[in-house]
Amino acid sequence: MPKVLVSDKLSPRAVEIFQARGIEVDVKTGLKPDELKAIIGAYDGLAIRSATKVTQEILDAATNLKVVGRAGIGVDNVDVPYASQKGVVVMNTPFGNAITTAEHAIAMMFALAREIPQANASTHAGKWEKSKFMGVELTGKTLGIIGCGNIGSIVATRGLGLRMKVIAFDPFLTPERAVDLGVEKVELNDLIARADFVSLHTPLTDKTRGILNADAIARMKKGARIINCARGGLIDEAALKAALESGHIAGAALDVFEQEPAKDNPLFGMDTVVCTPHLGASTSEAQENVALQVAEQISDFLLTGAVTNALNMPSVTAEEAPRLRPFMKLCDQLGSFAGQITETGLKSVRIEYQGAVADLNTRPLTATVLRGLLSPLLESVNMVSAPLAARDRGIEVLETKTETCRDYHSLIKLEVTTERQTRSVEGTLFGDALPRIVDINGIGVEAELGANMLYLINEDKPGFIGSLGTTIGNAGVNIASFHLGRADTEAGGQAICLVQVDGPVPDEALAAVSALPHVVQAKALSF
Ligand SMILES: NC(=O)C1=CN([C@@H]2O[C@H](COP(=O)(O)OP(=O)(O)OC[C@H]3O[C@@H](n4cnc5c(N)ncnc54)[C@H](O)[C@@H]3O)[C@@H](O)[C@H]2O)C=CC1
Ligand SMILES: O=C(O)C(=O)COP(=O)(O)O
Repeated sequence: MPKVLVSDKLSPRAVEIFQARGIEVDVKTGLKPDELKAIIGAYDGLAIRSATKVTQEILDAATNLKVVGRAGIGVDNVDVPYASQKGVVVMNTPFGNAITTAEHAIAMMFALAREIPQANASTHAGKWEKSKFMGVELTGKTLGIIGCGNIGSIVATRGLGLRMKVIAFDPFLTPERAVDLGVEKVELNDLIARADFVSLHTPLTDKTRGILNADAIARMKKGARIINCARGGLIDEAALKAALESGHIAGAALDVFEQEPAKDNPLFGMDTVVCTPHLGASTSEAQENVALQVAEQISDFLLTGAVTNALNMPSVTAEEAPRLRPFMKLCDQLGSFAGQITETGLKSVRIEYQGAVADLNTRPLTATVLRGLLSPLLESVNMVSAPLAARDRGIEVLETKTETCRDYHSLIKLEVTTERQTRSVEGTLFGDALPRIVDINGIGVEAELGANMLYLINEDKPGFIGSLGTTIGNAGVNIASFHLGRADTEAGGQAICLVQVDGPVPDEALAAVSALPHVVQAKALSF
C-alpha cells in the first residue's frame, strides 16, 4: 500500500480521500528540515503547501518518493529541477485557489484605497478619527497587472467590474486574449508609468525577482499604490520602504514577503503598509478545492500512473495510463536496446509511431524511450529527467506519427544517429501486451527480450550458429531462446542473432564469442 505524508496544514478532506483510495497517510505538520529528512524515506508521496521546503537534501533522503503534490499554485518552495533529476513528479493544483487569491488582491486594493485596517484599529481604540482617513476612489483609476495568467486575469475582470481602466504586462499574454479580457496589453515601463495601482501576479523566477526594484519604483507615478499577493521576492522591500517614507508611493498591501514566516520585516509598523500573513489562498472554499485536488492527483498517480498538473512530466489520464503501460514497456526496451549498442555520442533520435499507437498520448512514450536510451550512458536518468537530459546534451529528438502500419496493429520504430552511424530498432506488442522486437537495422527478427541477452551481428556463413552454440555452451552459459534474422534472402550477407541466456553473460564468454570467425559485433545486453 503506498504511503503519503501530509506535511503542511491541509483541509481534512485530503486525508479522507487518501484513506478512501486505500493509501496510508500520516499528517505531520510543522516539521523542521532535519525532522522531515529523517522520516521522508518511508513515503511514496508528499502533500505540501508553501511551508515545507523540498530541497536537494530532502530529496536525497527521499529514497522512495515518487510524487510531490502542492496543494496550491506556487512551487518555488520545491527544487523542481532536482526533483526531476531524481525522477520525482511535482504536481500543483493550478486553479483551485485562483479566484480566492484574486479576491484577496481586490480586498487589499480596497484596504489600501480606504485605509480600512488603519481606520479599523483607530476606531477600535475609541479614537473616532473621522477626518484623519481620506481615501481615493477606484472608479476611473488605472490598475496595472503584472502577470496576467489565471489570477491576474481574474483580478483584471474584477477591476473592470469596478470601472477601472485595466492595463497588463505579460510577455505571454496574446493580443487576442487581452481583447477577450478587455485589458490593454502594455510593456512593463508603460505600465509602471501609468498605473495608479500595480498588482503583481507572476511566479517568482530569475526573471521576475525584483521586478519592482528601486529603479522601477522610482519610475512609478507619484502617489501610486502597490499590491503583492504573489511572491515576496518580486519587490525590493528596502526600496519600497524608502519610496513609502519619501511619499513617492502612497501605500503598499503585502500578503507575501521576502522571508517567510515574516516575523520581523523593515516594512512592519509603517502606517502606509497593509499586511496579511500569506492569506491569499486561505478561504475554506479554496482550501477544500486544493486539498481535494491534490489528494486525488497524488492517489491517481500512485495507484494508476495517471499524471495530472505535473510541472515536470507530460500528463497521462487515468483512462490512458493502462493503455500506455504495455507500450511503455516496449519503449523502454527499444530505448534500452539502442542505448546499450550505442558506442559513440548521440546526435539525434527519431521515434516513429505507426498504426493504433499513433492515436495515443505519445509524450510519455517518447520520455520512456529516452530514459531507456540514456540509462546505459548516464549515471542516473528517469522518465522525468530524460527529455531534459537529451535537450541539455544537444540531442535532437524527433517524433513522427502515421496512422497506417503495414504489418502490425501498432509499430514503434526508433532510429538513433550517432557520430558514426544510424541504427534502428522496431517493436510491436503481441496480444496487445507483450513487447516484441521485429526489426533491427532493417533486418527482420521476432524476439522477446529477456533479462540477459547476447546480441550479435555476423556474416551469414554455414556452421556459424553451431560454433556459436558450442562456444556459449563451453562457457557454461545456457541458452533460453535463439532468434535469427538476415538481411538478404540469399546466404552470405549480414545477419543478426539475439540469444536469450539464463544469467548474465560472463566477460570470458563474450570475448570468446567476439573472437569467433564471421562475428562483426557482439554485445551482452541486460533488460
Ligand atoms: N498569496 C497567495 O496565497 C498565493 C499566491 N500565488 C502566486 O501567484 C502566482 C500567479 O499564479 P497564477 O496566476 O495561477 O499563475 P499563472 O501561471 O496562471 O500566471 C502567471 C503569469 O505570469 C506571467 N509571467 C511569467 N513571467 C513573467 C514576467 N517576467 N513578466 C510578466 N509576466 C510574467 C506568465 O506569462 C503567466 O501568465 C503564483 O506563481 C504564486 O506564486 C498563487 C496562489 C496563492
Ligand atoms: O498557492 C500558492 O501559490 C500560495 O501561495 C498559497 O500558499 P499556501 O498554500 O496558503 O501556503
